[in-house]
Amino acid sequence: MKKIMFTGGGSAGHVTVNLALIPRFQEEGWSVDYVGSEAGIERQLAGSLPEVRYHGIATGKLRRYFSWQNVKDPFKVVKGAFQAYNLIRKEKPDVLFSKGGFVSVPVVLGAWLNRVPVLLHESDLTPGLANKIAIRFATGVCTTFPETEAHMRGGKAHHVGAVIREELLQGDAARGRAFCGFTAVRPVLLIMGGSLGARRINQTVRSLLDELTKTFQIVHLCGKGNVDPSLERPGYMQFEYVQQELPDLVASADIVLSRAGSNSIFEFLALRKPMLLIPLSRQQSRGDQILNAKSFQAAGFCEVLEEEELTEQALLQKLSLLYENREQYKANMRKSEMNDALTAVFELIKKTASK
Ligand SMILES: CC(=O)N[C@H]1[C@@H](OP(=O)(O)OP(=O)(O)OC[C@H]2O[C@@H](n3ccc(=O)[nH]c3=O)[C@H](O)[C@@H]2O)O[C@H](CO)[C@@H](O)[C@@H]1O
Repeated sequence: MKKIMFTGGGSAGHVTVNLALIPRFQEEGWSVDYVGSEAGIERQLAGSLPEVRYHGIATGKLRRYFSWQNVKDPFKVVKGAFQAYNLIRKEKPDVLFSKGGFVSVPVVLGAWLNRVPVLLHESDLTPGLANKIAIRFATGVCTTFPETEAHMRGGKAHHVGAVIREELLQGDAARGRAFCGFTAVRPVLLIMGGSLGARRINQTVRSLLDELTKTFQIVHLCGKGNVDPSLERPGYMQFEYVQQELPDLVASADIVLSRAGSNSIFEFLALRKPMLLIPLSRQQSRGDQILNAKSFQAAGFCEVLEEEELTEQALLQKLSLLYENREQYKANMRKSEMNDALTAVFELIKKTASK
């Protein structure tokens, strides 16, 4: 029996592509292992899948601020590296597919030391730190944005496009509205602050609720611990995070307000949803979302509002501009070809396994 090992985690964005690929391999009779952190979101998302053997390892985290954890973390990373090495030596998978995130680096290294071929995947326009380190141990990197190739060393990039989970294309708008109890004819605004929520966006939207609910019915995916019951009212539904319902909720949206995480924005593109993007700022990240958003803006797919310019007034103005011009955005999105990236990555992984 052929065996594939997946790794990737830290946020849903580093798990989504793996989730789309796992059923494909299972249908062809491969056994599937997943290596992630002991308690991260990947354990919840991938560890609960049928017939996936989940292995938790010790991990550290790269923080852009001071914390005593920064002193302890290097030891955890070394421990995780030993765990990953021993696990791969024991399991001997035919291939490792790595979606990035901090947990993936020791796993990639463990595979390389055990002579297991490694294929990486990069969702963002510029590679994250984990993939920048891992690339020297990998045979190739699947990229989502065409621009990414220029940032990759040694001709290892394979531009495949965006991998979209098949179930996202099966959403039903009426079911989505019914799930939220929306009975008015007002358009639906979906707000998604990335898989982890977005405090600034949540605050600004909430201070405008009276105004916004006159025009829209709002579904707000606000991130863990961010639901505020005191704000409950007809036409405003809040969820921390949704899984099975997401396809219906996206289908029901007329326009979207979102962070600019790569998976999210390509999902909205695939479903032709006009979007206003508020990318994570350079203070909070390496600026990858700003580049993602600018690339979409240049193609005419979205409006962009940088976090430094985020005020109540600017948000209202951009949202009404987006809604007025929604047909133009949809027309621009219809011109973009979405190839079957899921199959392209699936075939590349099998090719890598036979090396
Ligand atoms: C803070 C942070 O590090 N953000 C990064 C992270 O974002 P983040 O984890 O937010 O990633 P993405 O926006 O790429 O993906 C989020 C995924 O979660 C799903 N989803 C979201 C909300 C929900 O309620 N249910 C649900 O299923 C979305 O459909 C999507 O598939 O990874 C992205 C891809 O590398 C990067 O571009 C982001 O910069």
